[in-house]
Amino acid sequence: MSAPPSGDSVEDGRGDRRGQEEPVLSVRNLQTVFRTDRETIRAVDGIDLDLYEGETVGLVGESGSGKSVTARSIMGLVEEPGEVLPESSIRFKGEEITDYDTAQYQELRGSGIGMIFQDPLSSLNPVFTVGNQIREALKVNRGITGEAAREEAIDLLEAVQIPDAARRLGEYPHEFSGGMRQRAVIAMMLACDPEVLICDEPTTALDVTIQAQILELLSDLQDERGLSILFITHDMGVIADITDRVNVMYAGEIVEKAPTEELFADPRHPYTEGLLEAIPGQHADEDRLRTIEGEVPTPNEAATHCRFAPRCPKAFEECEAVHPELVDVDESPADHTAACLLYPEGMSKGEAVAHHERLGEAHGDGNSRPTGEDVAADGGDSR
Ligand SMILES: Nc1ncnc2c1ncn2[C@@H]1O[C@H](COP(=O)(O)OP(=O)(O)OP(=O)(O)O)[C@@H](O)[C@H]1O
Ligand code: NI
Repeated sequence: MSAPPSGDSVEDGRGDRRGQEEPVLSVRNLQTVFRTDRETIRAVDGIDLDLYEGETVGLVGESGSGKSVTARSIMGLVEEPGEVLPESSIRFKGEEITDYDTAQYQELRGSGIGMIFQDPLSSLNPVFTVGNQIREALKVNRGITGEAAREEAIDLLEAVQIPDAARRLGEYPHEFSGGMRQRAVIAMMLACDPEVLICDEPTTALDVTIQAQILELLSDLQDERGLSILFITHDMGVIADITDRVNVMYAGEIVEKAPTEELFADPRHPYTEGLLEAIPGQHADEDRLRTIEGEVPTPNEAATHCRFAPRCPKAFEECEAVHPELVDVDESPADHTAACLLYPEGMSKGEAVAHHERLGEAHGDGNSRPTGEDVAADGGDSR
């Protein structure tokens, strides 16, 4: 969760983990669809993600790109008419979880993977006190009851820096401010002692100062507890502040992956370039916020082309006809990939297009996509 300017993601050896260490969370070819009478929406269309112990990985993209569906797929929270397709693989500490039943998912959410949403009230019950809810989480997930639970609950509120913890345990969620509510949710999540934390826009509804405090808190907790964090946001500024690596998502696909510092210094996908251009304050001389024109399309058919092409300032004819695969952007470094026909750099346009076509055929593009092993073998995930 270290800030990129003082970043230690490469120097401390995190950049060399590929092949040496198993990710705590590993997603391969995740496909989550919503079937309606009229169409099948491929909300998540074959993505790969790795999260290693103690790191913060960002998932960023505009509204509707599929970030929350990705999180809900991992947590086993996709509801009708949604479905995680059977080709998908999600492994937590090496174990496949996509075939878990309801009870197994409940246990996973109660101990292995915690999740924080944008609206803290969705995680809190209005009719019970905050202390009551934390004690319940301690009882159900860790078997702690009575005075021990009360003491642990106080410790947890103190850990999330809620002042006057003993007294506030007796208050109801509506008596907490927005920022304090999100802290209470974090405390409740910590009661489950998770290894992975998925944060879906946890600070979007908060004002800037409170947002910074919550991000700081998450960073501290990560250091203290060795948490691995998947952080979802549409805010590139937040990504810069807290992530070690970034995945950029567009219309159900991941279009660029890189260490955070590198992504900001040298973005390669035109979509990422557009997102960075749109950060407020990038263009002090302009009084209007730059955004990428147009909207994220609903991915309701197989990707046989680049879904960003209609909005892309660099699009050329083939972009409408060939599906770009994630490829290394250049020879070095190996952990920066983009799904764009402009890459790999060093190939002519024609060579690059042919390269993507070949990879697409190998992946059986358009219908089934690769299995985890295939993806790992050709560097589908960028570590
Ligand atoms: N219950 C549903 N039924 C049908 N389609 C859905 C459903 N939930 C999500 N989708 C589809 O999945 C797409 C991705 O949604 P998702 O919530 O993951 O986007 P997001 O990236 O989290 O956006 P935001 O930044 O607005 O939260 C939506 O545009 C929609 O087409
Ligand atoms: Ni979302």
